Amino acid sequence: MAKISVLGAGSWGTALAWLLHNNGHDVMIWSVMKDEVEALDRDHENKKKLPGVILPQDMILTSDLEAACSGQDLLVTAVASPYIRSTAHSMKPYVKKGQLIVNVAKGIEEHSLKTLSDIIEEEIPQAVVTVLSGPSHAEEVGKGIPTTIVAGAKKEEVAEYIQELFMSPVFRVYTSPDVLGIEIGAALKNVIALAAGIADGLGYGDNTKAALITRGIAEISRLAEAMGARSETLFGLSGIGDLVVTCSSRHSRNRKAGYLIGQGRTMKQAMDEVSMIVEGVYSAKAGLELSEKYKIDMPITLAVNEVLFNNKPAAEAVNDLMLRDKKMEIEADLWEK
Ligand SMILES: NC(=O)C1=CN([C@@H]2O[C@H](COP(=O)(O)OP(=O)(O)OC[C@H]3O[C@@H](n4cnc5c(N)ncnc54)[C@H](O)[C@@H]3O)[C@@H](O)[C@H]2O)C=CC1
Ligand SMILES: O=C(CO)COP(=O)(O)O
Repeated sequence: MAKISVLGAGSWGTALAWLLHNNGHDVMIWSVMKDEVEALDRDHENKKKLPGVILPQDMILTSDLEAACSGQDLLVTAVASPYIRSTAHSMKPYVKKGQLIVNVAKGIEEHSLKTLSDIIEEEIPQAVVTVLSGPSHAEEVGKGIPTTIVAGAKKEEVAEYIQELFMSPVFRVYTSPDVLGIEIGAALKNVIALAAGIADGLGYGDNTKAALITRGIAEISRLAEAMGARSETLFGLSGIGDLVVTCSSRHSRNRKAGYLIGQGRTMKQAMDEVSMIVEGVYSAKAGLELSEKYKIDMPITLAVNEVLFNNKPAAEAVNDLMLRDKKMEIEADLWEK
């Protein structure tokens, strides 16, 4: 049994706390939001964000960060990505040397273009930072529906320790040394999911969805490879796996926000209506900045940025994507001469 604190009490933090408790660990949940902690303490259920998943009566819920960070075997960062830096900054004084942290949030910081594990390492240099990501909606994990995910760490034994802590008969964890690839796939699939939602909202069909998924993973993997990640990672759980689930699931916040935009809502209206974090809105700008920095063509990411931030009508963005210059699907020169 390990002592684990989950930092962030949104739908994902709640589902992971439930899973880790079921695995026999001693789990505490921390949130900066006092009302969130009070509601969890009262109801032992996150009625707002993950109804139906009942937390044990003896689970400690706290807004005391020192209590949450001290003496634990593992800290799980599950706050929305825009708050990862401020949360890590606040954690620093309470984190011991060599403390293991697993980040489960998905995003890339605008302007600095840092991954979330880079940010945590920068803010808490004494910690050992790992990631856990893949196609894993909280609503399904919280019902014990079979799910697979990948634990990324620089050292194999560290990844194996994370695997051991989270693995259960319904939660299968793979290991990988490609932390960068895992994080790029996790963050940028949300941008493509917005596009898939927009296409659904416009009334387009399965052909369009398949095109966005296939060409979406092509542009994400081009970028990830240019940044030094392994292309296999983008064709794995934290790439195509997460992209498929996010583009097609009724649970997806990013797809739903895109759907509402496709139906004519503004970005702000869509985000308010979803009422949980829509990470793709934050990662879209970072994705575009990365594509410019590494000189990688990312037409879907560009189109999403134009719809979100430049008021381009969604139907016009799709039309422009369809009318781009003619291209080959693969670059290999295999033509018969
Ligand atoms: N919901 C899901 O199925 C999954 C979510 N994720 C990722 O996990 C992260 C969290 O997602 P959700 O739990 O769905 O989001 P959510 O919107 O349900 O909850 C976000 C949580 O962030 C915390 N938070 C909000 N403002 C904060 C602040 N100023 N400072 C510190 N903490 C603050 C709160 O505890 C809040 O409940 C995101 O990066 C998401 O992409 C990853 C896999 C699955
Ligand atoms: O990353 C997630 C599932 O793996 C959750 O994000 P969405 O809710 O946008 O799908």
